[in-house]
Amino acid sequence: MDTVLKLSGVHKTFKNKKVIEGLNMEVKKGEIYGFLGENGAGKTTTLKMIMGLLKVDKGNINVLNNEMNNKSRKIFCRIGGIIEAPVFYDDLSGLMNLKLHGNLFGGFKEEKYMELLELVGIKDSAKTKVKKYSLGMKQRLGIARALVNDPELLILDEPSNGLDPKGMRDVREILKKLSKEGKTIIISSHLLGDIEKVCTKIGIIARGKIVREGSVDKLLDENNNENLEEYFLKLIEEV
Ligand SMILES: Nc1ncnc2c1ncn2[C@@H]1O[C@H](COP(=O)(O)OP(=O)(O)OP(=O)(O)O)[C@@H](O)[C@H]1O
Repeated sequence: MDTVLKLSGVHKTFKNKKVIEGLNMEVKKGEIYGFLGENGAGKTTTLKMIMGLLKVDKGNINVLNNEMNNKSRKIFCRIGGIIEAPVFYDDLSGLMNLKLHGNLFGGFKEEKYMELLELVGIKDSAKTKVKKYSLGMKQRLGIARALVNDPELLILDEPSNGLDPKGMRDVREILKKLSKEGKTIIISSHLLGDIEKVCTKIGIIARGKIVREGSVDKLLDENNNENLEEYFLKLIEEV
């Protein structure tokens, strides 16, 4: 399997606070990678560095066979994502928000935006102003927006935030479909039951490093754990 993302010895410090200290991570094509860690462990910081939103202090990030540095702007067109809560133009419709984002990539036919809204289950509210959307609808719109440029690598920071159980299941089905189509997905979440149901691989970050990485089945089997939550809580106590 091709490697889509590789982080090698990545470091990031904010003022005097070392947040990421020699982080290594590898994600292969078509994987749905669950990125787990306690509050403040450095998940968002890492995802921002992968998306080119934050500079790496030391180490390398290779995305789709490109080294992430100041010269790698073209690579941003091949990545999509939601970092923290998605922000929209509230007085514009969901469809118009997608169009505005699509214009960054040269614009697409309206049909494409409508297909994305249908995929995430909010097609009927395409022309409704975003200020009338619920949190879950905004989250769905965020996923649609992240898919506008048909990215090969999709990065979702807490995508199930605000979703009800049906919404969470819908998102899982969408992610499985996208992964079957060959997209590679990284999800950070605290909803371990959700992660266990959808991810093919997980990486756990603690003390600025990945302390465990592997398939969910393998990690659970090796350690005789019932579920990911039990495994995660034990591991966090140990490290
Ligand atoms: N711009 C910044 N300046 C200073 N410190 C920051 C900055 N961004 C993040 N941090 C600190 O870096 C650490 C990691 O934050 P980060 O948001 O990456 O964690 P996280 O794993 O995503 O947490 P959560 O699960 O709560 O979202 C935290 O201690 C945070 O306070």
